[in-house]
Amino acid sequence: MSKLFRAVIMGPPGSGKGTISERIAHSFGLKHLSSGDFVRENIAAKTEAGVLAKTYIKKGLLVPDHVMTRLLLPRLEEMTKYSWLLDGFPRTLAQAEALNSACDLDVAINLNIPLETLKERLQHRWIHPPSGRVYNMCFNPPHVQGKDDITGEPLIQQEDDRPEALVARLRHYKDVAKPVIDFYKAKGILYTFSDTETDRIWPNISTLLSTKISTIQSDARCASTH
Ligand SMILES: Nc1ncnc2c1ncn2[C@@H]1O[C@H](COP(=O)(O)OP(=O)(O)OP(=O)(O)O)[C@@H](O)[C@H]1O
Ligand SMILES: Nc1nc2c(ncn2[C@H]2C[C@H](O)[C@@H](COP(=O)(O)OP(=O)(O)O)O2)c(=O)[nH]1
Repeated sequence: MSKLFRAVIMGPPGSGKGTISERIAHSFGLKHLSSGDFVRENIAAKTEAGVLAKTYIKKGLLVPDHVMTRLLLPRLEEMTKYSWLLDGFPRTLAQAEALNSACDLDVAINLNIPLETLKERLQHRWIHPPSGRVYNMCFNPPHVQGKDDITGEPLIQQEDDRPEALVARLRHYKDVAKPVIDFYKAKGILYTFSDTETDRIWPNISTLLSTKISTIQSDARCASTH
């Protein structure tokens, strides 16, 4: 049985986490776990964590660490038999330490994208809230403008994707992300990718994961033959 592969992907709003996570899940057969999707599911199900989370999201704030960790860690326990990529968690050092006590990670992917690029992308980002599917009028437009490709339901633009909201979000992101980046750098598993185009970053991420995943599988084969 080959060893499982676990990774997280981090980056500021609009950096391409969701876009790249879908490509990784498709190319490497990893489960794409999105903290945003888990939050939306809990809000829709009106769970205690969901009701609490909604009050923070409405103010454009991050959900408090203890709520987010309580919401997320049980979902990871359902995934003990799968290789996965976690998108959108951890976002703080407390979350990274909570995750570290629950499982070992093989890779932490960090997207370093210029502010102007983020602003440009988010101005054209449209989402289908029930599914979390993401579109961009310049990069991956829907077949029918304003409509989700799968359900035909209306797409919306997120309030806090507006340029004036973005600067504050990015400043907050930088403050809370740096300790997480340093945490994974100290563990020797941080890989940072800087560019303005996902299509240029993707081959480098794909090469890294191909190398890492085949190394893990060959180590597991060696271990099983000894
Ligand atoms: N790890 C987390 N810690 C705290 N809050 C979170 C976390 N993940 C998601 N959330 C909350 O859920 C909301 C929705 O998450 P989601 O990742 O879909 O949106 P987002 O943060 O706007 O993502 P993006 O980086 O694509 O802009 C976030 O705005 C945040 O309030
Ligand atoms: N123009 C352009 N747009 C891109 C590129 N990569 C992703 N996008 C789009 C998709 C989204 O509408 C938006 C942000 O991407 P995302 O995957 O939602 O980012 P994230 O917020 O999950 O980190 O930008 C890209 O390389 N070029």
